[in-house]
Amino acid sequence: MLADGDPYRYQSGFGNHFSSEALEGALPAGQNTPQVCPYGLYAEQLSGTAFTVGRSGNQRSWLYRIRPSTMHGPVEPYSRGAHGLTGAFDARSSVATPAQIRWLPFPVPDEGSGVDFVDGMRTLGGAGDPALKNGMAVHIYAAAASMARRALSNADGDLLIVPQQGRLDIATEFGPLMVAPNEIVVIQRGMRFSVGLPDGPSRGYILEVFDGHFELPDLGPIGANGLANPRDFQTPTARYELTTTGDAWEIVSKYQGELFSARQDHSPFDVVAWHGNYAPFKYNLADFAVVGSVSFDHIDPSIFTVLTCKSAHPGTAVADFVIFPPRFEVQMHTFRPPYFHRNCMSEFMGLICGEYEAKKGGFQPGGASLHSTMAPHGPDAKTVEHAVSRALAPGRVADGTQAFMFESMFQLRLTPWAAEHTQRDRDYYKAWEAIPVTFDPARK
Ligand SMILES: O=C(O)Cc1cc(O)ccc1O
Ligand SMILES: [Fe+2]
Repeated sequence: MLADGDPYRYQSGFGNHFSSEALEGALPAGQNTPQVCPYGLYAEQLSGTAFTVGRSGNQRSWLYRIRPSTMHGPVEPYSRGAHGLTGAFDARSSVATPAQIRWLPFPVPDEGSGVDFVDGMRTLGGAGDPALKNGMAVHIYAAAASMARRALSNADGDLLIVPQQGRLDIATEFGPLMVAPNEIVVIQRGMRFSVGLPDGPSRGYILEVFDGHFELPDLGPIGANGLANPRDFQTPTARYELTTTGDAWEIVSKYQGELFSARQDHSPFDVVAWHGNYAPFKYNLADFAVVGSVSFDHIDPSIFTVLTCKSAHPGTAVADFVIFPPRFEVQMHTFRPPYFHRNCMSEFMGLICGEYEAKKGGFQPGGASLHSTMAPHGPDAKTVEHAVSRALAPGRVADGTQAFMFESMFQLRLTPWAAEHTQRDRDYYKAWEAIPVTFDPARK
């Protein structure tokens, strides 16, 4: 039985202390753990940080639910056997390569294949080890079926999901979210969620951080506004399913990169009310207020940071989520495309739609590239040719396009699946082969 009301009502704001009731009065007044909760609900805390983390960084929510989340059968190995996920990135699980890497679009399974979000997730690469809360991973998902009475809970890290094809209709313990391509959703550690695919075959990218949480970047001299504005983030409102018929549900847990299954006879989405600041959220990339150079020179892409997961090193991210949105470009006497670059950080890129400003062909929606630490990269030969010969009138760049980058302080290793994938573009190095030598000591 579903509670009444519009399923997709959101609360606005980033990092707020939210509260939401699907039944009026379901949140206890004045305390978190009354002897008996309103409506006979059970109180359960979900901690996103250690109890003792300072107030400014502490994250937790209180969930008031029909049954505690403890009520499930034995935890067993994953019921469907093999899966495509990797936890710790070491020499046994993954390969190291300093080469520039590119993949053509990852194939999407056919309608009728039955592959859901869990079975369609594949790890491309990463660094570190979730057991040590140190590192990150990049996954793609390619799926065709909705998760049917299955929920996933990830103990390893927070997931930032970037749909590229098809909407995601996500049930969570905090309420439902509908997430379309050009939007992103963050589902933090420990939250049970189930992904429906209303548009059939679907594909996208996932950034997982093994420690910390995503936050808005500081704005420094930009001031109090701009880039991703806090009010544009949307967190769901409570909605519950009361199971009366003894449904068969499977709770899939990702723990240290392994999957496990537990059965239960009721929906995990039985939270009638919740309050707190540890909750999933979505964000529309079209809401990003782009800032850039209005005089000359190419500004570093950190100016396009949507969210960052900070490390202990000031200014150095476990991972930044950066976008390359449509905008005006007006710089004079400037080589306008992304510059040639070797970076102490690793740059994983994907394309949601359109054509990325540094590549004319080869980098396609649903494909990806990886320039890990110090891998030389930059505009391809055709982009260079155009950039040095064009008239520099003010104009638009990237209309109809959305590329993004997961930029990380870690050196990424590739899973064998990613390294040996048939979609790996073995000729990627040729993107720069035809750049002409124009050096002439007699010309200035
Ligand atoms: O295309 C890339 O690799 C990302 C990138 C974009 C940019 O505008 C400047 C530097 C950079 O690495
Ligand atoms: Fe770069």
